[in-house]
Amino acid sequence: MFPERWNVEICDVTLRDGEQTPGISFTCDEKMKIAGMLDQVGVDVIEAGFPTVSPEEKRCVTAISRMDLDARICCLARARPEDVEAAAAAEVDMVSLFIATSDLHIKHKYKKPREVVLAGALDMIDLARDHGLAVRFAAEDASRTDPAFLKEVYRAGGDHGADLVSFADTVGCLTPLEMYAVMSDLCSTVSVPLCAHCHNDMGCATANTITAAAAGAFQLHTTVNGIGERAGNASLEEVLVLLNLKGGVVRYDLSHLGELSAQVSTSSGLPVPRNKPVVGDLVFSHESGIHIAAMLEDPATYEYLPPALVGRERQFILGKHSGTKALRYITASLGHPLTDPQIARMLTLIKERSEHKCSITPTVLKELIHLVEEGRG
Ligand SMILES: CC(=O)SCCNC(=O)CCNC(=O)[C@H](O)C(C)(C)COP(=O)(O)OP(=O)(O)OC[C@H]1O[C@@H](n2cnc3c(N)ncnc32)[C@H](O)[C@@H]1OP(=O)(O)O
Ligand SMILES: O=C(O)CCC(=O)C(=O)O
Repeated sequence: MFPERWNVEICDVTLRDGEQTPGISFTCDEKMKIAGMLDQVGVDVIEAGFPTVSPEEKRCVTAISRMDLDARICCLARARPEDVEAAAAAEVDMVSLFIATSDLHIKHKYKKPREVVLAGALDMIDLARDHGLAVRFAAEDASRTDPAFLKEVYRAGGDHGADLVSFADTVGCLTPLEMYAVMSDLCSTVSVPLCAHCHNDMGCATANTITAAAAGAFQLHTTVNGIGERAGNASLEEVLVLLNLKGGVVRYDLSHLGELSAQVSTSSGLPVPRNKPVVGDLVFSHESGIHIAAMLEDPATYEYLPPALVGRERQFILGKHSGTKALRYITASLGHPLTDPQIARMLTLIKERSEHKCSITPTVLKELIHLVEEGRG
C-alpha cells in the first residue's frame, strides 16, 4: 500500500492556522523565534501569517520573509486584490490563495454562483503571478465539496499556473480510509501537486495527513503541538516521526522538536499534555514492572519510537506498578545493591506509599533505601 520513500514536503502553519486557536496571539518576536526553530528542524515551507489581518501582522510576515531562512515563506490571502497585494508587499515567496469550494460555504459566505467565485479566484492567481509569487491554490472545505467541482477548481488553478493545489479537511470530517480514497483519486486525475491540510475535530488529523501522503499528496500541513482552530491541526512532531519511521523520510532534524514544542507552548500559553506523543514529558517514561523487566533485556520490547530519535531519554519511574527487577536495577544503579529481602520490603513500601498518592521522588527513594538498609522499614 505504501511507497518505500515518500515524496513529500512540510508546510508548517503554526504561525497562521496555529495562531487561529481562540485566544492566541503571538508577538512578532515570538513568531520570528518560532520561524527560526522551524527552519532548524528543516521544514520546507513556513506559513508566516495572514497579512490582511492587521498592520502588525503584515509587518511581522515581512520580517520573517527577510530572515533569510532556508524554508520558503508563504502567507494566506483571500481571493481579493487587497490580500494578494498585501502578500506581495510582505515579500513572501508564495501566497496561499484560498476560496471555499463547498456549496455550503459558497451559499453562506459568498452568496454567488460557484462559477463566479472560481472565476474571481483565477483572476487573483493571475494577479499573484504578475507579482512574481508562487501560488498555492487552496480549496477550503474541500472534503465537503462536490468532487466534480473540486476537480474543476484544481484543473483551472493549474491552467492559471498554480504551483500547488490544496485539499483542506477544514472541519476534520474525514476518516483515514475516506482520505485515502479521495486523495488517491485526486492524485491520479489532477496534474498539479496536492497539499493536505487536516483538522483534528474527530482526532484524525495526523492519521489523515499521513494517509494523504501515502495516497500521493506532496505537501503536508502541520502545526507544532497540533494547535489550531477548534481541536487543532495535524501535529508537526507526530507527522515527522511517522514520515521517518513509516515513510523513509529522514531529512528532518527531529532533535529540535522538544525545544520547539516548549517554545510554542510558552508563546501560546497552551500546555503540552503530559502524554502527548513525541513531546509529552511522560511518553518515554515507564513504571510497569513487567515492561521494565523486559526492557532491561531489550528496550524495543516496549518502545517502538526510540527516544534518542527525537532527542529524548528513557526514564524508569517507581510506583504502585513496579516490580522486583525494576527496583533492583534502579537501586543498584544508584549504588545500593540491596538483598532480596530488602528489595521485597522496599517494593511493599513503594506500593503502599503510591497508593496513598505519594510520588516516589528521588528524595523519597533515598529515604526508603535508607530505611530498608537500616532494617527499620
Ligand atoms: C479556513 C481558514 O482558516 S480561513 C482563514 C480564517 N482566518 C481568519 O478569519 C483570521 C483572520 N481574519 C480577520 O482578521 C478578519 O476576518 C479579516 C481581516 C480577514 C476580514 O475582516 P472583515 O473585513 O471585517 O470581514 P469579516 O471577517 O466580517 O467577513 C469575512 C469576509 O471575507 C470574505 N471571505 C472569506 N473568505 C474569502 C475568500 N477566500 N476569498 C474572498 N473573500 C473571502 C467573506 O465573504 C466576508 O466578506 P464580506 O465582508 O464582503 O461579507
Ligand atoms: O488548505 C489550506 O492551505 C488552508 C485552508 C485552511 O486553513 C482550512 O481550510 O482550514
